[in-house]
Amino acid sequence: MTNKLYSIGGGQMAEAIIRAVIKNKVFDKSDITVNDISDARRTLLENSYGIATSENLSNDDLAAADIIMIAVRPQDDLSSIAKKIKQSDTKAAIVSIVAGVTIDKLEHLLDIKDVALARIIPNTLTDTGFGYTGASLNDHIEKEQVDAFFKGFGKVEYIPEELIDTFTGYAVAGPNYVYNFYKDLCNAGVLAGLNRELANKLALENLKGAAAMLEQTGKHPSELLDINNSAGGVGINAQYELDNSDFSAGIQRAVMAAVRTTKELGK
Ligand SMILES: NC(=O)C1=CN([C@@H]2O[C@H](COP(=O)(O)OP(=O)(O)OC[C@H]3O[C@@H](n4cnc5c(N)ncnc54)[C@H](OP(=O)(O)O)[C@@H]3O)[C@@H](O)[C@H]2O)C=CC1
Ligand SMILES: O=C(O)[C@@H]1CCC=N1
Repeated sequence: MTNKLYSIGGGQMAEAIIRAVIKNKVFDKSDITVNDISDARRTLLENSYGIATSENLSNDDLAAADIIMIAVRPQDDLSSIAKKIKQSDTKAAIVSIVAGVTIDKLEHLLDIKDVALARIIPNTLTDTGFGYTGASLNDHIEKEQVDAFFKGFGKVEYIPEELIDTFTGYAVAGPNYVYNFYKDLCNAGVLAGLNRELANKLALENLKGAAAMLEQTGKHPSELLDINNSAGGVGINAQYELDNSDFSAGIQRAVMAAVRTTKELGK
């Protein structure tokens, strides 16, 4: 890809995306510029990736960009950013990664006729090649304008916009649920007397192996549990305690809270 990427906001998520697209050769570092109000972030990005940065939104950079990524937080000054994009006469496709903020709101803020716009929610597993980005496109953008960019930092699922908040709370926050499960499982091993290193190693192996079993067999987890839980045995006794706990509802409440928060952040 010989296009130019201009990111407004150079925080954690923008950095993860930029690191991946450079590594996967979707953009050359010389074709990426980041605008960020934080001196510390600009210095870090310049030193770590050899990309250009700017403190102020530059007309020239906006006009030269093929893709402008809006990567600030929902509570940051989106309307000033949108105003400067409008004033720049850019022809770029605009990609917003801002959680919760709708295409309708972005179109309204940008106020550019027939603006090519994608609202995405990137995953946080960009360094691994795993993890889906959820993407919704407005009526004025072609998938080809952004598809290679999105695939440069993982997998992409194009979804109707009404699903994107759910996608955010369930799939993009998804690794957080798994990290929590892993942490608690490791602690259980330590509680039972294993040293930390061994407990962590065994839990990680089981996490990867169980994921591979689900993928390779295509079986429902209940079928795999039936195989593992012998009559009156170890597994079924552990199962009884899990079934008797808040385990399932706790996970489901956490996902619902994440979806709810995504919707509230965008208002
Ligand atoms: N982190 C994640 O896991 C995910 C994040 N997202 C979305 O990505 C977006 C960014 O999140 P994240 O990277 O974590 O946040 P960060 O706080 O790490 O990054 C935001 C950056 O933007 C800078 N900034 C704020 N206002 C402006 C402005 N007007 N012009 C230029 N730069 C500005 C901030 O500077 P300063 O700190 O000085 O204000 C900061 O460096 C959010 O909208 C979030 O919803 C989406 C998916 C996953
Ligand atoms: O919590 C956050 O801000 C990000 C957005 C989606 C998931 N994590």
